[in-house]
Amino acid sequence: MYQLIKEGQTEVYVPVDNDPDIPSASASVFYNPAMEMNRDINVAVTSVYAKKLAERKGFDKSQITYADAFSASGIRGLRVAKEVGISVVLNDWKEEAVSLIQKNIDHNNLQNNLQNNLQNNLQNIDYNNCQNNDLDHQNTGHDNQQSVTATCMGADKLLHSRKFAIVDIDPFGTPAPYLDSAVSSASFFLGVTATDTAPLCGAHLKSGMRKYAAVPLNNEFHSEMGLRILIGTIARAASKFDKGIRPLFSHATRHYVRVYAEVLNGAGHADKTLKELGFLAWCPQCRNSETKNGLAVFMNEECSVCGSNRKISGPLWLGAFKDVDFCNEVISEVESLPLNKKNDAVKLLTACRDEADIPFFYDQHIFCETLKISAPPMEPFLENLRKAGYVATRTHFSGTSFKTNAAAEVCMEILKEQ
Ligand SMILES: C[S@@+](CC[C@H](N)C(=O)[O-])C[C@H]1O[C@@H](n2cnc3c(N)ncnc32)[C@H](O)[C@@H]1O
Ligand SMILES: [Zn+2]
Repeated sequence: MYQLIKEGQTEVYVPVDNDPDIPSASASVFYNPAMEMNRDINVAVTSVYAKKLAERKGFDKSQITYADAFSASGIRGLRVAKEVGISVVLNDWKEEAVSLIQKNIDHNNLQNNLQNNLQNNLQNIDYNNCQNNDLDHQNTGHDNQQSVTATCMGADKLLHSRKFAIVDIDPFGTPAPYLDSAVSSASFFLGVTATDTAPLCGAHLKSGMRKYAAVPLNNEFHSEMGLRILIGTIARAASKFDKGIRPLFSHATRHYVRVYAEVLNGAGHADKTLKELGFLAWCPQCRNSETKNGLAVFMNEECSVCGSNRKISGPLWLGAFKDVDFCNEVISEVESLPLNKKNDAVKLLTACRDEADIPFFYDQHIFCETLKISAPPMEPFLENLRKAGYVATRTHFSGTSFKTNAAAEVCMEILKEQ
């Protein structure tokens, strides 16, 4: 039994067995309405990036290929096909999902004009010749004609077999096992979702260490920790293929983390990207922290401010996780599109754009608890930090968090004077 739902300009059949309150991996075909804003933003991000890429490379938009490697009902990739107009491969390893995807392709009049059979063609691919192709036009985007195709195979098989301009991975839980194939396949751009926030954020420490080969820290800024651990892992995966990454927009929202990054080809870019990785030493007593770039660093365990034992975490991404100009373009795109979650999307994008590129945030309430004072309004407090000569902004992570280059003691002094 299916019901027809509409997101953006795209109608899609989803199973009625999906309980909107309990999105379940065991549903016959997965659909989570709570991810609509994520998909709205994905449409806008992809649209902005595809326009830039088409202009830069002299491509017709239909020549830009997009892999929705974990497609389920197809909603994510179908929205990209219909609302952005680029060529899309929708893949899921579950046959039931692929039948539904096919039904949804037909419903949206996105039938594949080329009548190609990707699965047969895959067997003929010369892997060695694929390796350095900038943009591989296998089976999609011929003759300036948009192509929308459904395939049924493991995501790794699809992504190791061919290159796409844009690769999107949206698996259940952790994306870690698929990062190698995703970055090796992506010629220009990568979108990654992670819903395993407990391992990423240090709540399930050992699982986080196994999945991400990094040590996360579970404290008040665990959401930013998760985001930076994930970007760091993507960067290390990319470097294996002599690729670098440049995050253009990333966010941690409720139960998931999402990263959009440009993929930069070449060992030089990979080396430069690795320089953005490093470690954090954080003092749970006075809440000061220190970061050090590099993959082999020494950090003193003793806090130089209060002498307590610091906690060390990493390797993680210490660089910027968004680009202000790109965020501005995506905000304009979101505003111009008929999207149900437009207001939430603009709010998130704006908060992310305006957040200082400083790892990591402080939580105002924790300082206030220590000082035994009630929390003052955030804006005047940040203004006082700025008047004292520091950078100070809100963050997208939570309403009580802020970013500044001021030491913890300085923040406390200013809070006491409020
Ligand atoms: C979280 S759902 C995808 C949701 C979808 N992108 C959306 O926005 O609605 C994950 C999907 O990936 C499929 N899947 C899980 N592991 C896979 C694998 N290794 N290869 C291909 N598909 C896989 C599942 O069958 C499921 O349909
Ligand atoms: Zn300390």
